[in-house]
Amino acid sequence: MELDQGLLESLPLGQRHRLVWRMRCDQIQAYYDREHALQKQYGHQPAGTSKPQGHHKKMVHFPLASVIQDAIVRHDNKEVLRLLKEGVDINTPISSGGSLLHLCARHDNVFAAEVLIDHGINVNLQDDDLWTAFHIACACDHPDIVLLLLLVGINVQLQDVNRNFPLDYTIEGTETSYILRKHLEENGVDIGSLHNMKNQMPSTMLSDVRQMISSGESVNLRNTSGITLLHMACASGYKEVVSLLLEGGADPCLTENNYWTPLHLAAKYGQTCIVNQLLKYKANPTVLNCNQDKPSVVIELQCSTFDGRTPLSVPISKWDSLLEKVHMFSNAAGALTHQPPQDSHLDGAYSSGLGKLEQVKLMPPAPSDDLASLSELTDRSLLYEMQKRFGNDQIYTYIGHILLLINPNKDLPIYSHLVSQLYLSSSGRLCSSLPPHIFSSAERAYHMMLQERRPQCFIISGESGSGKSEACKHILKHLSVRSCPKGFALEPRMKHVSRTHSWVNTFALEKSRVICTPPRHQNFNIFYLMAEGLSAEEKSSLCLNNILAHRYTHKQCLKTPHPALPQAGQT
Ligand SMILES: Nc1ncnc2c1ncn2[C@@H]1O[C@H](COP(=O)(O)OP(=O)(O)OP(=O)(O)O)[C@@H](O)[C@H]1O
Repeated sequence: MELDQGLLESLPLGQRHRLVWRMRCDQIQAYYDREHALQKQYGHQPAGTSKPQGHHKKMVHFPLASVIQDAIVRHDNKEVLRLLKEGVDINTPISSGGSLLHLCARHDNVFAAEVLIDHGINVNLQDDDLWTAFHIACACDHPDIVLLLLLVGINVQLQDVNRNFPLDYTIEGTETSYILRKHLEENGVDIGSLHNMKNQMPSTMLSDVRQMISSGESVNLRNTSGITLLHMACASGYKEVVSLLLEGGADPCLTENNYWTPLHLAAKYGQTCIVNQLLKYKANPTVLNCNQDKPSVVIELQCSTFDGRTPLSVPISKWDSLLEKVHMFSNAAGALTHQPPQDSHLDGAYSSGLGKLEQVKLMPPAPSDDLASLSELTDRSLLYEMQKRFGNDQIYTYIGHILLLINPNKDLPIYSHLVSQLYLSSSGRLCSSLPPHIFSSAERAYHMMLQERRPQCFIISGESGSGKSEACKHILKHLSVRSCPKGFALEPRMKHVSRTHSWVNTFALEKSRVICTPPRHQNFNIFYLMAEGLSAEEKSSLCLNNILAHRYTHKQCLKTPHPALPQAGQT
């Protein structure tokens, strides 16, 4: 998989990590395939490599601690169980300083969370930003994890680095918020008293600083990390303490050991009033921290909105991850103006239109992406999952290698050139970091064609109006991108694709369908659309004054009106 560097850089950090991770997997796979082919060809180790004695296969070994993290993210719960049996340490820390439970909360892996809790994982462990797994489950709105953690007695009153309680991260009106508020109510926790608790720390610090100043102590003392009281008060948003320190002679330009000034920290944690206070006291806005960022750059990051709301103070380390949860990537547009525009018609796929922004909104991967992996497989559970997914615009779902589509009957921003590029893969295997998509099936067919060296066929089934023709278009659209991933020089190939497209249409518009409609199915959409849309004169000129009275259109006794024509049954 190749991605344009500009495009890559324009994506949020989390998304970037995933893509880079995927590219790395592809590289490893390509390396493995090459080795395999060489071995097959020569029947021995490739030239220049000597086989270590006693070893038959070259294997790349990853630490089990990393493998279990990967298994949790992929919801590969069998693998989680196997690794735990092999003795993986459940207290393995993850990169944020959190635990495997934090990872489960982030990726909504309830099963793994339950298993880890059974194995005795510390449910109240706080990561580098003092977030518990419960903070994460609340911020990501994962009600099942929230419920599980409440049942095992999580401490709901732990505050993170910004003194926020998990409740502060829930969105009012969501199931998570309801569950947590109900729990607090049933346990006699007054939400007002939680807010009072939030204010306790600044008042304690305020009185300590007052005492220091009155006893003549320096307010510029640093700890071993070079952090001053002003750094702490700025990061925490203690406005009154910051004022007192500045009035008491605190130096706003002192840097801690990583060259962060109090101004950087105020910016990082979104403390806008404190930024103003510091600037009045001549804080230097041009100092670079260890990441070579000025405070203004840090504040730009902070000023973006999270899920359309003005954010609470969310540590930057959580920021990308949360943003990613909401939109896998949304503002990639800046770097994408050189890409062909999104369109729903094949014929326009290589029209110019440069400068048009690509709007993309893919849902993050979820456990229900593959119904075959659900623990309970009944009609009821399947329909429930499908309905839930449809409500979230997750119109595609896998059942193993079969792709299910529910026609959304509205345009979704999931078919752009960029999305097609994301689904390009060097192996054709389903990518666990991307949600189910028709592009993924197209990609798989392409690779099967290469592997098996024979034509592949898609069986697209569904009743009239269910979206078969659209699905064909999307498949061809992806194959056209596949033919030239960079999005130019498409024209000659598109001619070929268009020819194929007409063939597909010929097949899909098989004439026998007009007279042999399967029982309880309706005829072609177009008849019903004509019935609704043609003027009286047009109908009369076509001798179709009452289209629905014709045998081909009226013989089906359907209980539900045709989706393309809500009133069809009554006409
Ligand atoms: N993936 C989709 N996204 C948005 N709208 C869709 C999608 N698929 C189908 N539709 C909508 O549903 C309408 C009917 O879809 P389509 O023509 O593909 O159905 P069909 O199964 O081929 O029907 P028929 O068998 O009658 O030809 C389309 O015109 C489009 O408006």
